[in-house]
Amino acid sequence: MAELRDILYKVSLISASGDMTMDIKSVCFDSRKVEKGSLFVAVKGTQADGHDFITKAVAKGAVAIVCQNLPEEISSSATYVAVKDSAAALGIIASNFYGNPSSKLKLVGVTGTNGKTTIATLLFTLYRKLGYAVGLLSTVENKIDDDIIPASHTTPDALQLNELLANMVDRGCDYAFMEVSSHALDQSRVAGVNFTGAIFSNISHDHLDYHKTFDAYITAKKKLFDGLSSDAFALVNSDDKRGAIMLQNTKASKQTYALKSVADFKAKMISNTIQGIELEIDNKNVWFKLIGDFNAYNLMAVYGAAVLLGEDSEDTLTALSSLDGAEGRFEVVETDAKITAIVDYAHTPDALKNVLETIAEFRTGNEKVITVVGCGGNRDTSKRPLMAAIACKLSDKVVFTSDNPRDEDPEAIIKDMKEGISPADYKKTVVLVDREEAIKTACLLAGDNDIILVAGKGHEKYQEIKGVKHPFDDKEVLGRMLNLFAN
Ligand SMILES: CC(=O)N[C@H]1[C@@H](OP(=O)(O)OP(=O)(O)OC[C@H]2O[C@@H](n3ccc(=O)[nH]c3=O)[C@H](O)[C@@H]2O)O[C@H](CO)[C@@H](O)[C@@H]1O[C@H](C)C(=O)N[C@@H](C)C(=O)N[C@H](CCC(=O)O)C(=O)O
Ligand SMILES: Nc1ncnc2c1ncn2[C@@H]1O[C@H](COP(=O)(O)OP(=O)(O)OP(=O)(O)O)[C@@H](O)[C@H]1O
Ligand SMILES: N[C@H](CCC[C@H](N)C(=O)O)C(=O)O
Ligand SMILES: [Mg+2]
Repeated sequence: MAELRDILYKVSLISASGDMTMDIKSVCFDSRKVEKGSLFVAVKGTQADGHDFITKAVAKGAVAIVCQNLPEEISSSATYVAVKDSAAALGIIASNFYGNPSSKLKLVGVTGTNGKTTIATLLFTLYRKLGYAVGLLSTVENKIDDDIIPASHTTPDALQLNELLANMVDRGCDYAFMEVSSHALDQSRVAGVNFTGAIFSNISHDHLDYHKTFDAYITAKKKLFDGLSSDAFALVNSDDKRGAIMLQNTKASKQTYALKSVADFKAKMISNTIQGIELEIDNKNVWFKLIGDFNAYNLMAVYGAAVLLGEDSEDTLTALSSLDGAEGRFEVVETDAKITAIVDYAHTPDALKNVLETIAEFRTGNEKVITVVGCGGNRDTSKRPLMAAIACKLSDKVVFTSDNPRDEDPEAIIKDMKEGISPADYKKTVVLVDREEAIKTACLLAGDNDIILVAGKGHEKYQEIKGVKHPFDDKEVLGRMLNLFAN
């Protein structure tokens, strides 16, 4: 419970009418969740406009309304506040309502097309290992120390986010690490959040269904850096040409990491095997358990952030060297079969290319690489043919299947994918819409020493079909099939 005028602190108001000292019991941006004494923030969305639900919210007991356009029908029982941008106002309001938790933590946000979960999770496990109380907000799960709080989004909405951060503060966390998706930035879910630092991993093709143009996608990511304060750090991958764009207008201390270009935190790849990678960092050779070139970048982002947060460089590298990667990211599934089985969350063209190129580096050339891949429904359709082409180019056999079809027809998604295949590659491909059948087929096609990659769903434990999440786990199915055929 807090006074309305305190909750509105730092929100730039256009107009306000009514009592500003009343107590607010809860803040909502969904009229269906309004209760007596709520403040309702009307936000324009992709499907609906919260302004259409103001009357409903007041009828359900909302005592204050924050909106961009005042409604024609004004009730004497509520205070009406007009703002320029209600999504941004919601972020600041949520932060005020929960006692500005982000300013009581050292909070680092990670953005980029690929690598956010890996970097945020590695930072979390590193800081746990170094002995701190830590919070994590990620695609896979949210965590406060060892307690898991399920995650529905990569970045929660402003209210859930600030509530989670407040719980971290209450539990005595010193640090928190979070993924900041481009959707979250565009929708101002992190408005009002105080970041100690921000990391940019890379940018490549994804989410053009939502952002429409690549420029708009870059601009959304840049918002994270534009909002940093002068005492924060902005750490970017300078091997990605958009790293410099992220730093263009930031007030924060500009920091870079890289493998190829000049950077504040620089590594050189010494060896890269299926057991792990060896990097030369600050004239020392360090071994890591993570696999693939791209993980060298993720590790350098984590190392750079830890040093910028004040950790000792050697202690950091020693602790990092013992860490495993995030669940479902280049995860090798152990089975009785003489087959290398890998589950990976690659669901963008760039990620799929990286994973298959990493596999190509380990293979002798005598074994087959069999890839099982699909694309998500209700998501960027333009990545479908690109992912199919990459899968065919870098594999000996490709089984096309369903990912999360959501509201789309899985056959239509596969048809879109197949547009990307050259006639010569057609003979490499098989289609099995049922994902379990597809994985089974890959296992039947594989002989000793072959490599199977099941891409796209990583840690996910479900398959989303027409609004229903059916239990499904790539690792479990792959392990079960391979053991079945091996025995
Ligand atoms: C496309 C998208 O991002 N949508 C998010 C957005 O919903 P929306 O804009 O569609 O909302 P809407 O249905 O149009 O409603 C507009 C407003 O009217 C209100 N409303 C609506 C109906 C009603 O009866 N009463 C009412 O008040 C709604 O509460 C809302 O405030 O805001 C909602 C609340 O924060 C999110 O839950 C929702 O995420 C949807 C479910 C989603 O699937 N999002 C994905 C794409 C996403 O955000 N992904 C990123 C990760 C991407 C990556 O991998 O990089 C993530 O951060 O998870
Ligand atoms: N630094 C990187 N550069 C390119 N590809 C990467 C990188 N790190 C991971 N990947 C690939 O991208 C996949 C997704 O990685 P991760 O989950 O860490 O990214 P993310 O940014 O959190 O993705 P999402 O936006 O879906 O949450 C991995 O399974 C791997 O295939
Ligand atoms: N955070 C990403 C995850 C995609 C995972 C993939 N399995 C799919 O469903 O497309 C998204 O919501 O677009
Ligand atoms: Mg993620």
